[in-house]
Amino acid sequence: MPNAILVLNAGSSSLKFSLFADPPGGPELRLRGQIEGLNGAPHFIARDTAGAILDERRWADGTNLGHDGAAHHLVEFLQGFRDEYQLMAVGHRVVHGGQAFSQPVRVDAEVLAKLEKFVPLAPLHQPHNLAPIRAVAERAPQLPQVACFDTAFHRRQPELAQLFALPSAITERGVRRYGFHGLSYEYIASVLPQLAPEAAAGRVVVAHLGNGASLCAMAAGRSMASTMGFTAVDGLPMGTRCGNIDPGVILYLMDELKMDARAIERLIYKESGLLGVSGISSDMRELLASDAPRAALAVDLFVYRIGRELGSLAAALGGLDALVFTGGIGEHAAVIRARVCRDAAWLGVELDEAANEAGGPRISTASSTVSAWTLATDEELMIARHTRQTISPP
Ligand SMILES: Nc1ncnc2c1ncn2[C@@H]1O[C@H](COP(=O)(O)OP(=O)(O)O)[C@@H](O)[C@H]1O
Ligand SMILES: CC(=O)OP(=O)(O)O
Ligand SMILES: [Mg+2]
Repeated sequence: MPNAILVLNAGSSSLKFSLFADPPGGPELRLRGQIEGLNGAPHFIARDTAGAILDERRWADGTNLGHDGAAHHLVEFLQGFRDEYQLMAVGHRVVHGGQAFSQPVRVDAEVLAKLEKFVPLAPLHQPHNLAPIRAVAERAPQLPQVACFDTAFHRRQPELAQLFALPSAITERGVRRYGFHGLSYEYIASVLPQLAPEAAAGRVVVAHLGNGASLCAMAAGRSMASTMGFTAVDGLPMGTRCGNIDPGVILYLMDELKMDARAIERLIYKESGLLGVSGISSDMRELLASDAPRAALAVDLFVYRIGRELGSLAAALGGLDALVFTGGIGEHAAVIRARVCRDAAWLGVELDEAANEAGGPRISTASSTVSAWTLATDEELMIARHTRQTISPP
C-alpha cells in the first residue's frame, strides 16, 4: 500500500483537502476537493488528478453545515480510501503562528497549547484549524501531524513593515503586523519564475482574493509588506470582514453603542465586508449576478480598496513589475480582475481583455510595462511539501 499525506486547509468559508502519494521526487497529488459555501450553500466536490468528479453533494441553501459538519462529511468520504493508502502524516494549514512559529512544526501537546493562544487573533480560522488536529491526535496519537502557518512567509519582512506605531512595551508583547495567506503567496513565488523570470526577480504584488482577501508585496520572491496585520480582519474588505477601519470606530462602538468585545468581533469578522455593505451576500458570485444597487456598491468598494492598497504596496516596493491575481475571486472573476487592472493603468498595467476573459495566465498586453497574471494557487501542495520535509528532514 503506498504511503500518503493528507492535507487539510480550513479557510473562512471552505474546507479544502488533498491526498498526496509520497514518491521520492516529492508529494504527488492523488485526489483533492473542497466543501465550500460553509455558511450558506454548502457544496462538496472531490476530483481525481485528471479532474474527473469522484463524489459530489449539495446541501440546501441556508444550511449552516459549519466546519465541524464539513470535517465529518470529509472523514466519511475518506473512509472509502482506507484500503488504498497508508497514511503517513497529516499536514494542516494553521492561520496564525504568532512570533513563536516562523516555519512549519510537528504538532505535540505543547505546540497545540501555544497555538490555542492565537484563537482570539483568528476567530474565523484558528479554531477550525486546530479542531481536526485534536481529533486526529485522539484517534491516532502516533500519526505525525504538521502545522504550516499563513504567517510564516511574512516573518522575514523588513522590521518597518511589521511595526505598528505603538509604544514598544505593546510591540514586545507581539502586537505587530503578521500578514496571512502566506502559503498561497509562497506557492505563487515558487511558480512565477517559470512564467515571468524577470518580473519574479523584481517587484510583484500578489492579490489573494477569496472569502478572505489580502495583497502581498514581494521583492525577488520575499514578502516585503502585506495588507493584513495583527489579525486577518485588517486590510481589504472581504466576504464578511470589514478590512481596515479607523480604530476610533471601535471606541465609538464601545462608548456610544455600548458594544462589548464579542459584539464588535461579530460585527467586524462576520457581518461586514461584502455582506455588510450589500446586505445580500458575502459571495462575489451572487453580488455580480445581482442588479441591486447595494450589491454594486459592495463590489465597487472592494475594487476601490484594492486599487488604493495596490498603490500603497507599489510605493513600499518603489515601483511595480508584475501584478498577480489568485484565490477564489482572483482566479474566477474576470470582471474583478479587469476593473482592478483598468484602475491600475496609472502604474503601467495594460489589460488584454480577451486574454483576461480566457483565463490567462497572462492577462496583460505584450506592451504593458507591468505584466498581469492570473494563477491558481495551491496552498495544499505547499503544505504537503512542508509536511514531508518536517517529518523527515533531508
Ligand atoms: N466564478 C466566480 N466568480 C466570482 N467569484 C467567485 C467565483 N468562484 C468563487 N468565487 C468567490 O471565491 C470565494 C471563495 O474563495 P476561496 O479562496 O476558495 O475562499 P476561502 O477564503 O474560504 O479559502 C467565494 O466566496 C466566491 O465569492
Ligand atoms: C487568512 C484568511 O483570510 O484566509 P481565508 O481567505 O482562507 O479565509
Ligand atoms: Mg483560502
